[in-house]
Amino acid sequence: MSVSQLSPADKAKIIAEALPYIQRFWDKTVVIKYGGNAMTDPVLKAAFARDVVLLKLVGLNPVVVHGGGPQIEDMLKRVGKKGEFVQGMRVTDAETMAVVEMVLGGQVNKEIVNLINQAGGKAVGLTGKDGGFIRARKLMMASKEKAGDLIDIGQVGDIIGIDPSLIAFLDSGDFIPVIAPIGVGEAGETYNINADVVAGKLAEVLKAEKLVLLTNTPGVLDKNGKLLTGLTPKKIDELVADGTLSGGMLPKIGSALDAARSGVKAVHIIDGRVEHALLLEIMTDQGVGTLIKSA
Ligand SMILES: Nc1ncnc2c1ncn2[C@@H]1O[C@H](COP(=O)(O)OP(=O)(O)O)[C@@H](O)[C@H]1O
Ligand SMILES: CC(=O)N[C@@H](CCC(=O)OP(=O)(O)O)C(=O)O
Repeated sequence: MSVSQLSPADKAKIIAEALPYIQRFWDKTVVIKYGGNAMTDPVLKAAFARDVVLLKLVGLNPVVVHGGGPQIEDMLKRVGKKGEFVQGMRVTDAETMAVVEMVLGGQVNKEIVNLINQAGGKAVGLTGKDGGFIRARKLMMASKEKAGDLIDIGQVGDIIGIDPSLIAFLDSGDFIPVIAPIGVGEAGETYNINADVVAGKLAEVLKAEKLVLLTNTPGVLDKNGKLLTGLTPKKIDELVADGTLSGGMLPKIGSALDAARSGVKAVHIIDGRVEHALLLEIMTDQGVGTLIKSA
């Protein structure tokens, strides 16, 4: 049944159901990670932007962090390069960094800003270079094959600190921050940071009530492709060890767990391909996906 087929009384009931959620989340920060894989369909993108505006209008402080892995991949292909990943992180040489900054900080960021503004919000696009608010240093990745070995994956950033004041300033106005996962080093150098890592750290620093990671799967799946609705640290360790979690899910789950352990009350990985997934998760008891528990 579509919404237009509902009786006026049923429509009113659905809207009234949101009241306890609006009361609970009023003036609370919700960090939303919008994954590059979830932002493919124009109808879904417009619905996402409307959801973000609605959350802002009913009194929450939504903060959007976006990815753009597939969009970077498309651009790399056009310049004759192929992306390479180590444990879910893109190997980033200087040429790749230039493409990443252009695609994330320019194309993808401004598209989301524009969509939110079209839906009636006031979005402001930022990278970590703005106000120097995401400080990073070069990440050296621990090898899985040889304990103690470190792998150099180029200009990939490890977050040193996030200054929450710029975001708080935007929140306190009517603005909705839209953040591209790019950090800045001490000497002004540019770092590519996985968007899940930025979202997790930001949720922690902003003392967010919720972190919602929108991706292109129903949530975390087990070996048979069945949805795991709740995950403890012990279960996550098992899933990593037996290879059930791989690729982009590795930094995602690591960041989700770090955020949950650092006091973010609810961390969810949900299916961004479901229309209005964000509203369903935050404003109803129909929350779908995987909840990450801290213990
Ligand atoms: N156990 C798992 N459950 C769900 N997805 C998984 C799992 N292991 C690996 N993945 C992969 O992780 C991907 C999501 O991460 P990623 O590609 O980085 O997307 P996003 O753009 O949302 O960050 C899924 O599309 C899937 O291919
Ligand atoms: C270091 C690293 O891997 N950076 C990511 C940043 C974008 C991202 O995280 O995009 P998704 O959320 O769509 O995967 C990259 O270059 O692809």
